[in-house]
Amino acid sequence: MQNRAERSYDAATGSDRSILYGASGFTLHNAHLQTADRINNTYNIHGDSKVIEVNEALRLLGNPKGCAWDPARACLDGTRVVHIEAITSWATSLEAEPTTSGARILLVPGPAGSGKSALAHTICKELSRSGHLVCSVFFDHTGPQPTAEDFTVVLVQGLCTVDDPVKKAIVELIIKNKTLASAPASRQIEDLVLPIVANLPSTRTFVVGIDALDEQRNPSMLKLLRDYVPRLPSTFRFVLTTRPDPLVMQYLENRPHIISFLHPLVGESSKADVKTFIVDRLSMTDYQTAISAKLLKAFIVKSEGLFLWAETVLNHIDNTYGHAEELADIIDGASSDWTKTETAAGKLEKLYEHILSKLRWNNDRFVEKYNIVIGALVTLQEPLSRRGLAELYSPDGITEDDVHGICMLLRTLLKDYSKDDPTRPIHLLHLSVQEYLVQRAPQPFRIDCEVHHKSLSRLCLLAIQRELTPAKVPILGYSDGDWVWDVTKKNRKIPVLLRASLTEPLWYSIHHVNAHWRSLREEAGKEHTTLLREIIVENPRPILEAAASTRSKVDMISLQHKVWPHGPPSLALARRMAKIYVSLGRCLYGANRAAEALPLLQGAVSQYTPYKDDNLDTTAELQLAASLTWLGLCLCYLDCPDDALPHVEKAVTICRQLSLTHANEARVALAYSLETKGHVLDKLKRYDKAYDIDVEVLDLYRQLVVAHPEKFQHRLGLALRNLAWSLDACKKHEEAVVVTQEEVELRRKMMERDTQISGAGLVMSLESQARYLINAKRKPEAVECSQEAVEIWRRLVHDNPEKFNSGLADSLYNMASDLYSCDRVADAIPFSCEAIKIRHQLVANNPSTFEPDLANSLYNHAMYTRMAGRITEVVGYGQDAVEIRHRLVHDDPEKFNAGLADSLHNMASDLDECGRVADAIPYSCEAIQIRRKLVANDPSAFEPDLANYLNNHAIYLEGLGRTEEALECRRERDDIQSRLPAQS
Ligand SMILES: Nc1ncnc2c1ncn2[C@@H]1O[C@H](COP(=O)(O)OP(=O)(O)OP(=O)(O)O)[C@@H](O)[C@H]1O
Repeated sequence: MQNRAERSYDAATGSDRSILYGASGFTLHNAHLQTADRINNTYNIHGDSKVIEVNEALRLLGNPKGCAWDPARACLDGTRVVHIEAITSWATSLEAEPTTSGARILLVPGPAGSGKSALAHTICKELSRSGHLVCSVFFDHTGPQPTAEDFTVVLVQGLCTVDDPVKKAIVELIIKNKTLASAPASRQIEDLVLPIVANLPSTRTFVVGIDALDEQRNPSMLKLLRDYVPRLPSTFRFVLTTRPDPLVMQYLENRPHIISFLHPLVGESSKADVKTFIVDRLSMTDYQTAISAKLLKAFIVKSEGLFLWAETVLNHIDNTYGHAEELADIIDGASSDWTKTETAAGKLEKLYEHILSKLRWNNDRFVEKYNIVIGALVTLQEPLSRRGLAELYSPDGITEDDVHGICMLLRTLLKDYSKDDPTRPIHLLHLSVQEYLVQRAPQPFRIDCEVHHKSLSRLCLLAIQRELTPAKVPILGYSDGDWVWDVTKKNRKIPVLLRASLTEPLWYSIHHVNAHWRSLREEAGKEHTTLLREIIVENPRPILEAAASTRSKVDMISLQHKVWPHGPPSLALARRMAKIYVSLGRCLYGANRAAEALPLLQGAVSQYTPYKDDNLDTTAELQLAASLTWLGLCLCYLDCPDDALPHVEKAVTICRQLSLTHANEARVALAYSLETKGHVLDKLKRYDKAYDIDVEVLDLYRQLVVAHPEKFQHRLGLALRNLAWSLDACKKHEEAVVVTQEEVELRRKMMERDTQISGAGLVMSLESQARYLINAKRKPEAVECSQEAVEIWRRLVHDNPEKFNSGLADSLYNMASDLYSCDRVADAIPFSCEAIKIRHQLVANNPSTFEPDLANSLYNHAMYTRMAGRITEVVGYGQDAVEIRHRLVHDDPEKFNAGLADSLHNMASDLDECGRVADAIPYSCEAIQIRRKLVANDPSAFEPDLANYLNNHAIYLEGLGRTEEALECRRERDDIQSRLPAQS
């Protein structure tokens, strides 16, 4: 029996040993082998002639191509893990959904190049191994493309492998009617598949994999999937990957037997998979080390999670000259090799063109809406939802349906477009799509961005005009009022406007109107400039307030220039604008946003330029002086005292002039402009001059306070503080103490009179006093002042920790330092500890602001514990300070290098002290290295310390027996010392 069976096998399968001879495209290699065993039994039952008939019948079915999964095209291990798991468990689960009775399709739509085929090959591979796959078909096959009939043939062939009764039933049907073997697909389902489904076991699922359905242009395949699949039993599972082509989606979406797969294949969630892929590919190259971590990160970000782009870039740089440089150029959009090469950007663009070419370019309505909607999508500065886009375009008659219609047709070139959620932002698939459409696509696909910038700049202005009103945005008007010219009034607070509190088009318009205007090459038309004039010139307050509140940047001045052809504004309008600019400038300055305040204050001053030779009235002159003063102050804050000085001097001149004729009105303005001049001179280190000014200011405020104590006492306090500061800077420390004492007393009285005053003013004057007392060598008194300051801060923190915690930490830090300078190091430690604790909390919320303070605290604390003899604790604090300062130096070496060098130097010394001299060496080396750099820029400031560092380093080296090196260090030290003046 055995021999006979074997002989029969040879005869039946022919020389290629395939059971399903003539069906070589069939996908189930494992199933072939399994079926071969079973065929032995069949032959025993039917005899040789029957076997030949069976094979003849099966041969009639043919040999479709493009139906085999390919392990070389499968996903890289470790990618698409979630997708594979979700799909295979759905496909193999026997659980039937209660809502449908027949077979179901899992529809996995994904945009172009997102890795659908890779996923399809992987799924088929996995399910073939587990014995669930019946057949597969890949419509993107490079040879002759499979047809619907090819699909039904492989389905029938696959069913033949399930078991012998099924095969027998199928064969009998073919033998009975041979035309069925080449019948249309629907008939094959009807007459070959459906009749045998009752014979199929119900203990497993039968999975069919279909990929690239969108490449199948004949609707007969779509009809099969739509109309015949539900008639198959529920054990059938179809996994279908496709681009969301309009035709495919029209047939399949929203059918009860079709389930949409929810995991996206591009975008944020795919970046990790693309990263794995990139890293794997680079690991096989000999240039991998040339790709820095930063470049790799930029590459991954730029991929936007799109496999095809990443793969095309990798292929391109593999074959280029200067791999890393070319990659950097591609990322920066600066590689002409990339854009001009057929196999690089050209490959992607061919695909985009192929997709676009399938759309309805003869239909004028489509072309018109394509231009508007896709034109908008490629020109927008940030994505909008279809609802937002329709609202923005409502003046041009565009509806949500228009946007939706076009997006549905172009879904393949969008990133995860949501059919159901009109509020989800619409993203183009990838930047390469935008670049193609704007720069290289042929007509009629090409988009002219200039046209769309023009539309969008107009539409943004219309949205602002329509929606930026006090009725719709109630916070508007917060900067309004005459407070702006009154220096004794506090700057108004800027209320925060969150994105959710504005409509999408309004938010967008406030943020991006500028960019659209900037992108216009030609001059805008009359409609545009009229709108711009109304919003930017005639009433700029709402847009400026909204910009400040949403933290967006509106470049008013350059926008104004766009309407200058109408000539400069009248004096009345100029004054109105200047007032608005100064009010917003002050608000921004008060919110520590001086960089944003600056252009407004410059704009305010320049409003008066056309009228500089006219005789302005007193009020206008005073307002100009105030504008100049604020501008000077702002420049001074931004570390540009040289630029500030001329403005402030101009203000002082105007005020002095006016005070001759209008003493009362001009005195306050004069005091304020002089006060600002004092700040500027201090910043310029011209302390003597600043002192003279501060004396004059104090005198003016003393006069002013007589008539209006309530109004001017705070400014009088500030005048005292400024004067004390200048005195201290002029090394007149005792005098500084006296002046600051007057301020302290004034502040105490103010608090007695008005219990609403918080004590924040007093605490600052106490802290200044403590500093001047230290400088005057009156250290114990300084400690008393600091002590009082700490107590006041504690009270303030009790009421409002968020606001005052950082002040308390500073005060504790100073207190510790004062105690240390009084040789009370043990008393200093608890204060220092408390400061560190608070600063750690502050750093957790806002590292960039508070890390430098924390590093200072840790650095000092290490010093205190060292002085207290607690040497084992020291290293930990020192180490923390070094770590933070390393981070700070990374971002701003100029500012933090000296501090890092000190920290490293102390760390080395502490390690040496702990008997860890070998550990000290690298710290000491790094400290010396940084010092050398600092010395190169400023030898006189840094050479003494370098000599000191070298001295210590020599001691460490000697401790390790490295005498030669120690000698070398000492030689360099001596060399430096011989150059230094005697006292150093
Ligand atoms: N998970 C993955 N692991 C490794 N390579 C992948 C993966 N996914 C995609 N690729 C590679 O990225 C490229 C694009 O993938 P694929 O052809 O599968 O995309 P697609 O969505 O089917 O494209 P199209 O829309 O053109 O049909 C292919 O060369 C593929 O090998």
